[in-house]
Amino acid sequence: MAVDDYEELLKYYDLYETIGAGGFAKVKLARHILTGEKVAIKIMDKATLGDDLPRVKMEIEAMKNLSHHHVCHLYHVIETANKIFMILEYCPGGELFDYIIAKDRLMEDEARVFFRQIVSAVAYVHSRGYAHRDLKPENLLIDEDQNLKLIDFGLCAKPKADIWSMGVLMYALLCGYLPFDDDNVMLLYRKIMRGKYEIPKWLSPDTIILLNQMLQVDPKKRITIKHLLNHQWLLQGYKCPVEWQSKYPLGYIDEDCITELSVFHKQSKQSMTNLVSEWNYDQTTATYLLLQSKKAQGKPVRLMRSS
Ligand SMILES: O=C(Nc1ccc2c(c1)CNCC2)c1ccc(F)cc1
Repeated sequence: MAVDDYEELLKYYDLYETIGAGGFAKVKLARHILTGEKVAIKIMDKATLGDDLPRVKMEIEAMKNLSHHHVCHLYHVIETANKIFMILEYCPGGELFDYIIAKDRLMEDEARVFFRQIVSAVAYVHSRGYAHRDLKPENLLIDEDQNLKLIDFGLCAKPKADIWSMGVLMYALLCGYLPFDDDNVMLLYRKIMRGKYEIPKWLSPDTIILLNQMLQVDPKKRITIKHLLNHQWLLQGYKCPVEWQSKYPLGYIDEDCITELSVFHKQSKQSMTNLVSEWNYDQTTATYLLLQSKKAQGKPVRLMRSS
């Protein structure tokens, strides 16, 4: 009998169309039945993953340790004989990459809103002891409130190597193309190591200073994330440094969500709290986190009663 890899998934989610297809993953839109919330399900085939399987395991472990309003949330992981399913936060605005292309390039004020969110996410990820190491416009998604969510922690590791990438990101936001580019990889590498890049006429003096501080070839000369948080360029029009602490820290248990779960499952609040606090990234974790997301969106903290 053919093992049905989707059996477990379809108990909890209604699957809709494919909304993204990356290197070794397909992303489908879905709805979590109990909360009614939309989610994105990243589907990977273990056979085709091959040597990339450790990357996926690394991404899953990293995302279990990250809970931040500018980092895409992982709700649930289902592994079957042939598949790995990662149930993730839904980001209908698509990739920042497409957003920049559509607008050709962003004005400084709009770029600053996005870049403050990127610095917030990266400062948080570093505070948790991780470096993303693959920061690019394709890995920053836009949610329904035009906020950025960082995805794809497949290359993340312990050392810190993200500041230079943020310089490239900021250049891409403001120019609509990359500071270092070449079809020939060796020539590209030489350009990067030389560290010289074109300064278009529309960039302000403050912008040029900040780009220069992030794109320093020598890592020792590069600005640190700590100094980025209250850098003059990021403060313009804001007067307050970038806030990087999470709005809902890991392990936080919301009383209203526990109450709804305990009523629904006819369990005591204490046993429900104990079960959620195991953070198994199973159906219980997904239902709890999606209830918490509903509350944060001002929606009722209610589960669907079978009519
Ligand atoms: O939500 C995601 N993508 C998404 C959702 C909806 C739409 C798009 C992407 C792009 N076209 C418009 C509709 C998404 C979320 C997490 C992830 F890792 C990968 C993709």
